[in-house]
Amino acid sequence: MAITASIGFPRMGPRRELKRMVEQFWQGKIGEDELTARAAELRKLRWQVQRDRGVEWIVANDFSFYDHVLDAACLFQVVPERFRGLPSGSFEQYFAMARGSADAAALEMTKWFDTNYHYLVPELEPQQVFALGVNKPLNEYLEAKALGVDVVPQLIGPVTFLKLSKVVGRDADPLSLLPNLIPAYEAWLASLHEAGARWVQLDEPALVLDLTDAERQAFVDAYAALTKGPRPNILVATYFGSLGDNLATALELPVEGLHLDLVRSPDALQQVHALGWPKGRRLSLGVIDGRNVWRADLDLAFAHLEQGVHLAGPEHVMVAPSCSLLHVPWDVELETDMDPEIKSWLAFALQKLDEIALLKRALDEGRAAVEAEWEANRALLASRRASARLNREDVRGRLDEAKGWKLERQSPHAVRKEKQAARFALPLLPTTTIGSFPQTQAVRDARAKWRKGEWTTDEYEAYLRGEIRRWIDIQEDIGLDVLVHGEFERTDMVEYFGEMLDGFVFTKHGWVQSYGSRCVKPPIIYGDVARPAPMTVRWSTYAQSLTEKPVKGMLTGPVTILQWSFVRDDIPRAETCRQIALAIRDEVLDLEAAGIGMIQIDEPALREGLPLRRADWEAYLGWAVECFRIASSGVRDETQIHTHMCYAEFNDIMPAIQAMDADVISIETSRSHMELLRAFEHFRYENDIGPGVYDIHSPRVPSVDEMVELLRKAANVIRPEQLWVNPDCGLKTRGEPETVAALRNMVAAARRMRASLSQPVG
Ligand SMILES: CN1c2c(nc(N)[nH]c2=O)NC[C@@H]1CNc1ccc(C(=O)N[C@@H](CCC(=O)N[C@@H](CCC(=O)N[C@@H](CCC(=O)O)C(=O)O)C(=O)O)C(=O)O)cc1
Ligand SMILES: N[C@@H](CCS)C(=O)O
Ligand SMILES: [Zn+2]
Repeated sequence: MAITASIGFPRMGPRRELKRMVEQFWQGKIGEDELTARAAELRKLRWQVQRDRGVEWIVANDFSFYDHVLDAACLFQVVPERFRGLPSGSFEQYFAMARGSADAAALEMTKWFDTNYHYLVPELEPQQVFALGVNKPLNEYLEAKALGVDVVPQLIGPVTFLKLSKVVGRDADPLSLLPNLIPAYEAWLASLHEAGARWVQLDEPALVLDLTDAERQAFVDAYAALTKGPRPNILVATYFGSLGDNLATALELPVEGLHLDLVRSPDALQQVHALGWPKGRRLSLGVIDGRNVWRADLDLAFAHLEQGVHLAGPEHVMVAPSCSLLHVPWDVELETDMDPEIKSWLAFALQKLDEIALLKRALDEGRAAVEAEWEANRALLASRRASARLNREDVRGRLDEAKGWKLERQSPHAVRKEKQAARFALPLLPTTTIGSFPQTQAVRDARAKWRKGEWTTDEYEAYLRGEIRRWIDIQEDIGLDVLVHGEFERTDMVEYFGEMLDGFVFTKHGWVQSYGSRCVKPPIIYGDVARPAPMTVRWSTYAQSLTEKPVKGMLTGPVTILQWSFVRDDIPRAETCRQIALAIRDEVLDLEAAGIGMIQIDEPALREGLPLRRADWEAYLGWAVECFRIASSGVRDETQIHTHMCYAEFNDIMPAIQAMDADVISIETSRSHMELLRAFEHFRYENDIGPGVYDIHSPRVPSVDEMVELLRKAANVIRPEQLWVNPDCGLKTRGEPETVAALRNMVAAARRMRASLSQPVG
């Protein structure tokens, strides 16, 4: 009998219950007891929902108050010195590590593989000691057991944990700390064994990355050591790609099960077959896409399962999603207003569990037993493929035409820089922000009233204009050089454009966790993309009409719109991206024609979209840069194109960033104390650049001294005449007083730095 599995479930709950309780706790509206009780209720709901849908392998510890990598750090007492004064294992310490406190900066946050989920980077000391702390996975296991649900404790595996960590204060490989870490994992396994757990799931997605021989050896050593003592059975979960040259290592590990992502790696079972599947081991087959929202092709999934059964035997096969369902929304049935035809093509987490249960029945009882459901699935897939709503002649025609375009600005950057300097007359080290200002409760309430019909569109838009006016005044008062309108009209930088472009459908409840309590509602691209009308021009021109200073037009770039949407799986991603790029190009040209002199095209997801394997980079970067250039290259020399990226390791993609040829790029660097600028030591970047001088994820107001220090570091690798001064990212998540205070300090820091640069040396 095959086993149904979920390997990880969305955390937030159907109505984002987790977000609400955590934010209420932060605001002091509820205390620890209520937070703890409500969290237990939510965990119960999540387990029950999975059990009721027929899932047998349900995991514990996929719940987290903020992030599962932070949880693992806390489990092994990896607490940086600056937080040790806070009560060990307390909510206070935990949330301070996540969000920072008045006197301690938060842990660095970065992308979880190629997803839009962000984890906190554990900080290890060169001689880090690991010890088992509050045993959250064990506690959750016992909690489920008391509810009568048999769950599998899950945890990030030791090698992936170290690979995602950083050693502070020394350029050391975190994997060198493996011998220190293993005893703590052993103690953890022993604790679960003692409590009666039969299995654990150790997630090792690092196995899909390019690994060195030493890293592969680290897996071998780690699991040889881990499997010595008393312990539950171990299933190693890999996802987000193919194991490729790491497959032999994975098969060699002395564990009892392995999970493979067959959506991203459809050939995986042929490769396993070639090497031989170890007899008696459990094979978990990730056949349902955990990264997208389309109904599965059950015939395809079933073919994989049959192959899996052939390799491992029916009693050893698990039917599973490709990865944790963390990355998809909860339930498509909550979308009562969605176009019914498109809705019928979709499967969110709950529907994916149904698909898994159906596949199990087909395996166990034979396909004939589920004929009706099977035929219904085939019919839906066929209706989607044949739908006239997918393809548009006009869009395809424009794409063909664009193939002949040169995609170059009129002049090289040096020439443009002179023309733009004459047009804008900015000081050295110009100050600006990344685009958004606080999306306060008042802004959201205004939007909610308009959505509910309590406010007319005129009333809502008058409110937005009022906010823009207020913030233009604030920015002038602070003394910023280049202003923004504040993005108050946007729910989210991708969802907003998705709602205005053809070919997209959007949800009301399709929330996916992005980091901590913050969620996004990725739009769904189901057909060819086109722009029916200008999208941002009236907001930008209104803001520009209020000030003599330049106001940047603010757009989301094609790669980011693609990356942060659920995309169609019937045409290549690159093709959809080119369609979006043409739509953004039209918007850029309309902004320029309306007199907007600076236009920012944000591409924060460009780095995130980089394939996990280096061999695939060139092809991706080729079309990603091409799309940025489709969007940006049509303007005059005097129009200044900005771009912005956050959460990125830039070293790898410097040539691509240069090839984008934006006049100015702002990047996130402050959280890593400008470490990210190392890329610029080795690569001579020609255009202008604004390395972020303060972290926008923390409510902490950075001091002038701190920011001057960061600017000094930046000036060591970037020529002052190239340097801009800005925060790491947009300020939408911040409160107003701290934003104003931080920006005042930032402007003071820029002024002090300008003064010191103009002092004669010696
Ligand atoms: C830059 N980032 C982004 C990423 N991905 C995106 N798609 N967008 C991004 O900006 N990835 C990397 C980073 C991640 N950063 C963030 C930062 C902030 C958020 C965030 O604040 N998300 C909000 C949700 C935003 C939103 O859509 N708000 C709506 C209100 C929705 C709502 O709560 N409605 C109420 C009902 C209101 C009523 O009717 O009374 C409800 O549903 O209960 C809005 O502005 O109107 C968040 O709160 O999590 C995300 C990623
Ligand atoms: N312009 C956007 C970029 C976020 S990555 C903002 O400021 O929020
Ligand atoms: Zn950003």
